[in-house]
Amino acid sequence: MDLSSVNASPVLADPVPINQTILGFHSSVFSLSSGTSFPLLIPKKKPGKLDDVRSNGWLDAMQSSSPPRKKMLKDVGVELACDDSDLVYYSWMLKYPSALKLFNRIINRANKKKIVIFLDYDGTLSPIVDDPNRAFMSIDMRAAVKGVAKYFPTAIISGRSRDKVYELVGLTELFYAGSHGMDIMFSAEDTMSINHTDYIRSTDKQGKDVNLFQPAKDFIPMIDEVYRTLVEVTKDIPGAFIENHKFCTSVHYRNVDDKSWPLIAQCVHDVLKDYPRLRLTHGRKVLEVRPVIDWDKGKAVEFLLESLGLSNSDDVLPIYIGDDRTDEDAFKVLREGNRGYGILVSSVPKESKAFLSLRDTFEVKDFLKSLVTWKEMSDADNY
Ligand SMILES: O=P(O)(O)OC[C@H]1O[C@H](O[C@H]2O[C@H](CO)[C@@H](O)[C@H](O)[C@H]2O)[C@H](O)[C@@H](O)[C@@H]1O
Repeated sequence: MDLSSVNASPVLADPVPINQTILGFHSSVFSLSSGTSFPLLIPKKKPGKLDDVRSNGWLDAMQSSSPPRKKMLKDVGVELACDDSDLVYYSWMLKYPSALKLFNRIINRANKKKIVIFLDYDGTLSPIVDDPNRAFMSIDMRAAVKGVAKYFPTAIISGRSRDKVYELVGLTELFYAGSHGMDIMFSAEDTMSINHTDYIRSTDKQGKDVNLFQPAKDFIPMIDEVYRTLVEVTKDIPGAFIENHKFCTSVHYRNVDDKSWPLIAQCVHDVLKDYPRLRLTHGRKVLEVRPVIDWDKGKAVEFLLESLGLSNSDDVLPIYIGDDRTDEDAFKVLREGNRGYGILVSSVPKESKAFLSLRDTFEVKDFLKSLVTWKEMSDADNY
């Protein structure tokens, strides 16, 4: 990785002069509520007419974030009988073979290389559930992750806040990147002395010296303001749930009646209209609001490899496992750099930049356990 690109600020040009806005909102559109230490700014405007979100493709993207099976099949151009879903899945696997089936090929390629593991959280380590606060990993999965971390550098890269994903995983031996890689923490002793100006020295919950990399730290007040505005404008939509991840915020519509999807999309659209420095990405029944900066999970993978002195592609085999659209940025980095393996977790056929696939979190756990067994056996052979 070219370190000059790491040192350069990932913040893209600001298209709107800052003096025209209050933290991104035009000053003319607010009423200030009293009684809070940080004024809650609520747009006076009425919600739009739902035309915006139809014409800008948000609604299509929301529907395809969990598409009906027939639509899935059409997307990948499979012409088999639509009710024969297994057959269709196996045809899709010709393009994205199972990482379990190709396990021997993976470890042959790993021969003498240092394996580095990158893991997404939701849908990869924990199954997708209705309540984001109850997305727990199984005891077996935690043991499998702990096992790989014993032998290989292992990082979790999640859309959730770093604190939240640490709370859910609960393992101290990992590296954590929260907010889609916009909040990276690792211990000071693990960091190579690279010429990076943006580290913040801090201490973790155990009082250990750590380095933090937070390329979107200037956006914290803006994200907090947008989070509170989104809570306010969606409060009458049953099932809507907003999460604040510090550097980005999520608008969940999994539990919202699909008749109200246009309404929730329009509410988010109306808020974001006044924040040109924020953008929207789509996840699994979630709208993700994040800063317009040139940073994503792919950049976080490159940054972690570089910071840990593991960017030499001849000696290192990165493996990234993830299930969501935001993981595609990481798959792309590995594919384009002809490095390691991107592994997509999916039980339905979908296009991806990954090379391999696993069907669900159970297969992820089996794959991680296989890596541990292989490592222990090869260490025993070399003893
Ligand atoms: O990058 P990730 O770790 O995969 O985080 C992406 C989003 O994950 C969570 O939402 C998803 O999982 C929830 C629990 O299973 C599910 O209810 C929701 O529909 C999914 O989108 C998390 O709550 C989001 O904030 C993350 O952006």
